[in-house]
Amino acid sequence: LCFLHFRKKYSFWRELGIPFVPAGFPLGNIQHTSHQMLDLYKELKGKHPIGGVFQFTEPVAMITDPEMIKNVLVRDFRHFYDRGGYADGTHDPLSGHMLNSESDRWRVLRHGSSPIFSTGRLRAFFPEMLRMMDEFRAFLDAKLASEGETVELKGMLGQLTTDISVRFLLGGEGNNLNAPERDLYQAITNGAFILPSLWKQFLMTCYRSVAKKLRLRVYTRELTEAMKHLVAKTIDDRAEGSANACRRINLIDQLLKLPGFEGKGSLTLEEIAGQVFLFVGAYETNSLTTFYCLHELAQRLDLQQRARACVLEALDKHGGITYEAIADMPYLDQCINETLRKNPPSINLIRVTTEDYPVPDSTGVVLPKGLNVVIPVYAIHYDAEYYPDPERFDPDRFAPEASSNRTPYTFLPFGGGPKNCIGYRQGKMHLRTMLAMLLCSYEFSECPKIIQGTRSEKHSVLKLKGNLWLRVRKLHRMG
Ligand code: HEM
Repeated sequence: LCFLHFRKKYSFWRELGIPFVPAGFPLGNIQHTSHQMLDLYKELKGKHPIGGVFQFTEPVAMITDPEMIKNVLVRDFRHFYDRGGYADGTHDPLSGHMLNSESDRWRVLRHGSSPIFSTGRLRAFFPEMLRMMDEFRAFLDAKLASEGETVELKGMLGQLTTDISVRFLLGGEGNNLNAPERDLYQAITNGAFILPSLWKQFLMTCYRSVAKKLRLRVYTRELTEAMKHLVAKTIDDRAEGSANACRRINLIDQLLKLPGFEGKGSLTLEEIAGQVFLFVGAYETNSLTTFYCLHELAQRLDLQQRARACVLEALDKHGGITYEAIADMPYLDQCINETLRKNPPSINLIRVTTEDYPVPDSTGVVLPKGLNVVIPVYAIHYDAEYYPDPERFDPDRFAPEASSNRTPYTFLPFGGGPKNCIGYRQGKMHLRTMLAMLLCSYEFSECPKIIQGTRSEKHSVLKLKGNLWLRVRKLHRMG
């Protein structure tokens, strides 16, 4: 019976008449490695807008055609409303965050968190961001003076972005470069987007009800308790009269205003902890992108000089580092985009069909409700049809004319449609500020000690194992 059951599952795509890559029991052919996704994409592209693959024994529709990507993300969004992530808010509260939330729950959380990223709030935070960057430069100067020019940058940038996230999202005042809570934030960034063990993934993907009965968890009890403690402490600190109160509206204030689910008056401490966990964890993407960009520019000093000249020109035009100057650095933006093309933190976008979906322009193919859908972002970013010589770092691919000539929906680092990255604008603004202030104070070059970090296989988004070093030379400060 088992044999027949799995044979039936693996014949799904054949029966639907969609080209597919055959898979073996029990792993299927999707794993979370970028190169594997690239191989599957190359095998399926051009045969049909959709190709069939398998995650373990579950069929997954891989979208290979940009027009079809637009349909999934935007035009027919109501058919692809969810991501189908595994969540068990009762026994594993951190898993109930927005990325895994479905239907109305997602809508309420998304709508409720959006004001945090308003233009007014980004502007109001800008002077604080500049202060933090000044502290960071002083920290880096001291390190250069005491330890020499070869610097392990990954860890330092990670601490900086965690610091920014805590201040921006929670209104905290600490300096994470030296803070006592450093271990907690380290645990959050390590724990965010972690993949459970293979057998748990198998049950969570293919036999959800069994996984729920077994009360399988993705996140440890210790991390859950630490997150709850952090949220409770932030709420207490903000209680009227508290000496530590910080008056800037923060993510927790916003979440406390939301109506609760399942008849409760407001969100529970666990539910708020889950959201805070996701938001703080998502911040690491900023430090990795900053590092990658500096790493690419360290190998091409001519491009680095051009990026620095663009920063200095904007500072000159706007009378120093202002919000307007940061928004007016086109070549720096091109460098950021090219970095995100080569290193998209999310190698795939995930959706699930929430209703039967008749595939447009196909001969009666209907994707059934509940089918997993993957958009292979990394593979598309390395498709030579859209990005010739894809391994080359070339920011001019994002010059205005080149961008407008490119096929739409082939650059997707922040996802797309109503479920795109909620931190998109703020992420971009913080990336520009960090890079602009670093480039006008330091020159970055390669050093023999550099270890090209390998991608962590334990996480579903880009995380690197190992230390990452660059040579940093202090310049006469220009901004
Ligand atoms: C370089 C920076 C970043 C990149 C490349 C990035 C990328 C992404 C991607 C690809 C998605 C999935 C979108 C989709 O499914 O269509 C996403 C979702 C999300 N991101 Fe980001 N992100 C970044 C920074 C941030 C930051 C700084 C935050 C928080 C402050 C954040 C919070 C979120 C949240 C909460 C979601 C879920 C949105 C939803 O379900 O509605 N991201 N991000």
